[in-house]
Amino acid sequence: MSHNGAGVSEVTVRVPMNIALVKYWGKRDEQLILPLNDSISLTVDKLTAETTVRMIQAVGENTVEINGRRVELSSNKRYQTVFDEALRLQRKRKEDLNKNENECITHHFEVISKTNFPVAAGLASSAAGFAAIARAIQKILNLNDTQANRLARIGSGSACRSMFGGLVHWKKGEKEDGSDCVAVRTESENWPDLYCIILVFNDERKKVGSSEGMRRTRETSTLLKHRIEYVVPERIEQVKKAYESRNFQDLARVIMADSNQFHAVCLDSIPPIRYLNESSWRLIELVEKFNQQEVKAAYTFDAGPNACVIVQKYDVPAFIRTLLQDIIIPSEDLKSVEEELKVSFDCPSEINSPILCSKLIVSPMGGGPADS
Ligand SMILES: Nc1ncnc2c1ncn2[C@@H]1O[C@H](COP(=O)(O)OP(=O)(O)OP(=O)(O)O)[C@@H](O)[C@H]1O
Ligand SMILES: C[C@@](O)(CCOP(=O)(O)OP(=O)(O)O)CC(=O)O
Repeated sequence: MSHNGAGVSEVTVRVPMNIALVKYWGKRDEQLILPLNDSISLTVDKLTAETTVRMIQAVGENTVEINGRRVELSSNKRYQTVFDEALRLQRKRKEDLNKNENECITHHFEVISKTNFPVAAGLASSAAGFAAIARAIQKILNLNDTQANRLARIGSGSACRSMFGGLVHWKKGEKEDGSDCVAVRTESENWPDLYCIILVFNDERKKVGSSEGMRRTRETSTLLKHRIEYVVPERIEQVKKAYESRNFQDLARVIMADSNQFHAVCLDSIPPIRYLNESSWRLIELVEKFNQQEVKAAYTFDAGPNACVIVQKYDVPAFIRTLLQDIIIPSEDLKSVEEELKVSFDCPSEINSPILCSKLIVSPMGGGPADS
């Protein structure tokens, strides 16, 4: 961390996104971002937000810049909530230390973040982004992990899971003030052989954002109630057990089942929410084929069509080879052929389309944040 004489503290951190193996979907409190169910995740170490936070002791405007673009803070209140909470924690600490500073010191924040993956495409950019802000503020203000967790969570729920490496369990908690709603690193040693292959099929902003989608599901889905009560608690335990005992097959089965159920509750909402597209389904079929003899890969999808396939390190080349058999036609070319068929031949596009993938990333998992 650097300080300068003019009351500026500055920290830069690099924090990875995370992928839930058992998904968070639905809030019991929208303001505090308290979830309806526990979730469990691993970080995707190559997809990161590198963020510099400056806390400046002067009157001024808070600013956030992501990938060179200024964020309009009036249309996204979550940053302000995070900054206000940070200042509240700072005041509290001073009170606890009995520092009765009579003068009212004002501060503001400047955030500059760079991500190496598309923002708002269902690739958990908000998770990496808010976790990075929280982590940097934690270092500036010397906060404990619970306080930093809360900061990340009120920015974006899933962000609190990006604060650690290893297998991370976000507990929904019971209390109304959210004090028992925290993400913790489980006791299991990290499993460094787990890799993920991210396939970006569409990097446009999703039509139904997570907040709106969760609200709709909570208000209308009957399947969600069943999921929260009877399915998730058992799956959390199954994931922990499979991870601890390095049982890939058991782990993979739970991951796929939970991704499927998450998308099923989205479809069970009114109006229904559809995040998967044709390419996502082709990928699911491909993984099923790859797993025919033995379960060696697990797909999982967040709130978008892009896939995350988890495999063990030694299966990465075989899985990529299988993928390449299907990724033949670049998406632009396929689109124009389909269009040509429709327009020139009045023939609806019946192409047995290969997987259309604009980006393929292979990444180790579970490494957690890095401070610089
Ligand atoms: N690096 C970053 N730093 C700070 N905020 C970020 C960063 N990247 C993304 N965000 C915030 O997150 C928002 C995108 O969040 P959103 O929940 O819509 O998408 P997502 O995180 O890709 O998907 P999901 O949360 O459903 O997995 C952006 O509009 C921006 O406000
Ligand atoms: C499908 C998910 O990725 C949903 C993530 O939702 P967010 O954490 O983005 O939602 P907010 O709390 O409203 O910011 C599943 C998951 O990551 O567990």
